[in-house]
Amino acid sequence: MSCIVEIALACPLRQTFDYLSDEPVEHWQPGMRAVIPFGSRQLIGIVIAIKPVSEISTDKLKKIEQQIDKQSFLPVEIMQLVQWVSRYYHHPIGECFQAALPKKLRLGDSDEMQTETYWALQQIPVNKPGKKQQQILDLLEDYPEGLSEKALRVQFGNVKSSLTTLAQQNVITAREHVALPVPCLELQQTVSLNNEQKQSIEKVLAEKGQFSSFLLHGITGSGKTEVYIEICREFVENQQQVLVLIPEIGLTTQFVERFRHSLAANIVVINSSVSDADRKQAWLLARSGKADIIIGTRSAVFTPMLNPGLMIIDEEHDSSYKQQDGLRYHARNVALMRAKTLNIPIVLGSATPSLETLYQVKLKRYQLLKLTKRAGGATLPNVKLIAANKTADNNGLSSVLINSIKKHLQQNHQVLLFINRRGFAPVLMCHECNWQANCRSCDAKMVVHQHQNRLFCHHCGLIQTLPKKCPECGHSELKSYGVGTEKIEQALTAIFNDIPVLRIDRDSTQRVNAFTNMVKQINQGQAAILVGTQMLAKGHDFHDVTLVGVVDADQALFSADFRATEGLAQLITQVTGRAGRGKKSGEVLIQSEQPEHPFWKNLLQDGYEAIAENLLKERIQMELPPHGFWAVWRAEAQEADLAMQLLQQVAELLQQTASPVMILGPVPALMEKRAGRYRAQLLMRSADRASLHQLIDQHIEAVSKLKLARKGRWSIDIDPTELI
Ligand SMILES: Nc1ncnc2c1ncn2[C@@H]1O[C@H](COP(=O)(O)OP(=O)(O)OP(=O)(O)O)[C@@H](O)[C@H]1O
Ligand SMILES: [Zn+2]
Repeated sequence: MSCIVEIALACPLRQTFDYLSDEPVEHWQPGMRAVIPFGSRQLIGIVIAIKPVSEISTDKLKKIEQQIDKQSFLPVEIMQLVQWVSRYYHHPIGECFQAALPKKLRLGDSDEMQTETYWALQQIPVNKPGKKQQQILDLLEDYPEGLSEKALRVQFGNVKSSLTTLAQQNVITAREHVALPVPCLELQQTVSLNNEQKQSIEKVLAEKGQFSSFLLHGITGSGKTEVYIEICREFVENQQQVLVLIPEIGLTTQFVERFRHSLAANIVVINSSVSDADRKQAWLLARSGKADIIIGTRSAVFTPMLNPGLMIIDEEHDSSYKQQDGLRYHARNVALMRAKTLNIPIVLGSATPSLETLYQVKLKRYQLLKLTKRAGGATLPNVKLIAANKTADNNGLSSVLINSIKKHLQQNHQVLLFINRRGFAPVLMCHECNWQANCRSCDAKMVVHQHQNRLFCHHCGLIQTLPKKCPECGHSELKSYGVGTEKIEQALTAIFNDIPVLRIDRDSTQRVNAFTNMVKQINQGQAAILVGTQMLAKGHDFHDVTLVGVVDADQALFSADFRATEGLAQLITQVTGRAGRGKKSGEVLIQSEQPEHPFWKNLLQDGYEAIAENLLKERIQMELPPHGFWAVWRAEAQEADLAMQLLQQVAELLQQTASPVMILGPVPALMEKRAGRYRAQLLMRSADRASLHQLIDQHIEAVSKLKLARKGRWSIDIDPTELI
């Protein structure tokens, strides 16, 4: 008996599709994958439901070509989560599944786990084994389940011939076993935790087995990672899995290594540096319950777990948790929703919590855990503001800063200079006619990249060769203004020519392992100068950095984005937190052209918490997020004004319904033209969540049918983190 199967497909239509199947009803389950014809293409879809009848007459339905999974593939919990995400973010269901699955599984790969040969002891050797053989045997004694050849190779190098010999003598035997991550064979001793750390751990563990959300607010270097590790230990011992989310930057290696060296557990990693095959295996290990700890970036929030026990979100304020295109979800929010459904605790950790999270603490929805001291006896660095003058200074470096760098290097310490712009200089100008290098596709300037002898647009990626003379008047004196990491690198290399200068930004870390190798070099602890962007500012634990310099810190103070001050306060606090984390005390110098700006006094005297408190009050007064519930319709089009006209029509549609939701705009985006498209947005604000979603639901279908909607692109962004 055939049946009707409702399927979600990766296509921008906000609907599911019915197909006919020759398989009997009982062979199908929601969450399985199937190959189906769609137009002239073949697609892979996810089964949403099995139905006795379809609204479409049976002779019009197409047949499923192939059932990929014979058993359940996506657990019910993930099915429900993705469906919730689709409803909440008003995003097509098929595309939501796309976001939730690793690439190989999305493309129809089998969901069998990879296996490997594992070796285990069989009997005591009769002949005296060779040295390497003995080492292998000694190690295998500690692993009655066996170890994979890969794990043995990591430890002893080439082991093939030793294994063959031992196997021939029946001393060891081989068996196929699911490929688990290579265990760490040399676990570190645990540190003795301080009282604040202990209390935080106890409070979280007290809520085991039920939903409860925590903010672990610990100043930089206070030992939050250690707290996560000790909490994880308890869950792992109880055979419960932990999902740990981390931001999308080069942090992973250091963070994962600390977990690996502290816990005898199967730890898998899901992020963009992991190969597709390993990602799939990690996902399957998590689904099967064999992975104890899953560490991953944003999309890892969708990883299925057989025995979920806890979720952790490190650096919860980090903007990379929010996807800014396609399915615009916020991994922190999805994780919170998931923890609630699973009825498990969730810990959000940060030295600079987002205003959203602080607001929830204020409303007593999250328990606050505080770490107020640096761990291991380290102290917070001494922070000083120095007045900088662009024209007088040496390539953006004031003499105070240079002298201080000298002093720290002489003591064989490391110096970290933070500048939030990659490239050489942000402006190229003609002295004669005032021509400036602008991007032809964006309302933005081209940035000079001297290493590559090119101009880059950081918004659309446009690349041009660096002109030798002015394209406008032909004059040959083109000058660059402002500073970027390359210029600082150049200036420092000239001054300190015997000291290595490591530039760490997106350009210098493109090659695989480039970043990891630089981190290794830094950890060797020789005198060095590190020049870098945000990549360097967050989360790292470099023990030999004693001076942090912030160059050109002011830009954000004059931004029209209402979140700019919050972002700046977080960034400065994070970057200053990189100094003096080890035994040596630290110092921070911040160069500002606006040292009188009240922001600095507020941040440096009163600290992040005070500034966050003020900002939150301001936001509440001005009715800005996190106060109230927000959504933004965004539109863009090649034709000027089209995006504005489209959103005007959307506004008119929305206004047809009597609703408490406020409609604001449309207005052109702050950078109106980007990548050749003109952009605009329309804001919605509501005192309650339900009215907001209702209004969107009522009209989204009609919006997608607007004529103009087909000419341009549009999207809806729930809980936007970028307004204007
Ligand atoms: N109880 C402790 N005793 C001694 N050392 C500790 C203790 N707890 C943590 N540490 C060490 O202190 C350093 C800082 O800890 P960690 O990196 O966990 O801080 P953090 O709070 O995550 O910092 P950030 O937010 O700045 O990234 C690490 O080198 C860590 O090993
Ligand atoms: Zn551009």
